[in-house]
Amino acid sequence: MIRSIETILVDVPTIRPHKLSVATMSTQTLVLVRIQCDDGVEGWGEATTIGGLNYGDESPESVKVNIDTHIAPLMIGMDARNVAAVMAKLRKTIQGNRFAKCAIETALLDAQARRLNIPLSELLGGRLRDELPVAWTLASGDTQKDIAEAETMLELRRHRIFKLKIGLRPVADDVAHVLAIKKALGDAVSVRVDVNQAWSELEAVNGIAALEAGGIDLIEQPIRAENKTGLARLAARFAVPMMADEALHGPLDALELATHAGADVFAVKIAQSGGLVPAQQVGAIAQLAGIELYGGTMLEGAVGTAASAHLFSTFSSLAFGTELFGPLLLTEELLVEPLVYQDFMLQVPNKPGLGIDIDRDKLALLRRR
Ligand SMILES: O=C(O)C[C@H]1C=CC(=O)O1
Ligand SMILES: [Mn+2]
Repeated sequence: MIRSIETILVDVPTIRPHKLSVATMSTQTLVLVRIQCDDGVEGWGEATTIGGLNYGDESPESVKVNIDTHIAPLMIGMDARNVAAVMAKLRKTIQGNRFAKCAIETALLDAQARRLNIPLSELLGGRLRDELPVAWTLASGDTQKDIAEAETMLELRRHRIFKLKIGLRPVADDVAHVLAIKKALGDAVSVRVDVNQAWSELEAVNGIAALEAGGIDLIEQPIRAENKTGLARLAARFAVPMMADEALHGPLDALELATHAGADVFAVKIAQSGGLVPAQQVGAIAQLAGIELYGGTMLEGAVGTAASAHLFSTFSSLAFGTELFGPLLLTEELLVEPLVYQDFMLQVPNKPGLGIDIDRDKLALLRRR
């Protein structure tokens, strides 16, 4: 039986300012959900977002209030072992709130997998890989700093895929910034861009032509999410792949994009999708439609990152790797044993449930009061 649901906000400074076209982050607010069951098992989930309401339509505070006030009371007393029944009830009675639903579903699945003594990946059909390639995002806002940072990551053998955040400056300046980094890093590394919807379709045509000519490997959400036909036009026009991110809020968007050849690659995010199960459906739709997959992040901490890793380990193909580096952007470690990043890969935890243990003392110290 589900006994209690607690939503915890944790403000953690980032290792450097992280500049996106929609926000500059110097702190990340982790939104953690803890579900306790009367058989003594507990599960953890995460509903972290980026930049308050700058990125998505749920803020850390709104997630907490909505879970505490409207979602938790529906769940108390339900059978914790029947995750599908709990989620069916929430999906029927609660509109929207994809991040909150993701955190709840993750916590229930974590608890159930612990109960069954299996890694969460095995509850999702089973893993096909034990480690995932991890991109790093260069977003200091300064070309030379970004190059130095990338070189450090290559030396550490931590990342060899780099995603550049652009869209804040004029298109020509952004293109010059990206191509300078690509030139400095050479052909052995993959350089990609994420415009976070900042360009008009015309700006995108010009910008992407130059980026494609300069050897950039992937263009993420260049134009407004609502302009799905525009993204389809760009995908048809250019050889460099177009990836849908903000345009992809779960299985129905995936179906629409797949039906209209709206993207070459999907950035699958568990919170944007509304949970691990709908995110798995997004993956299945992509696979059936011949669309490639990339494992995305909302810059979650270890809980959301581990949950995402379990899901992405089950995808039959993951052609563009992942960007599950969220915990590495934070100045504080919240796990007893950190996630393992080595040889350009994140190791998918293989202990029961999410396979991680929260450092309770650290959490007590850092949580918002
Ligand atoms: O993909 C996004 O738009 C959000 C996020 C992922 C990596 C990063 O630096 O920001
Ligand atoms: Mn993105």
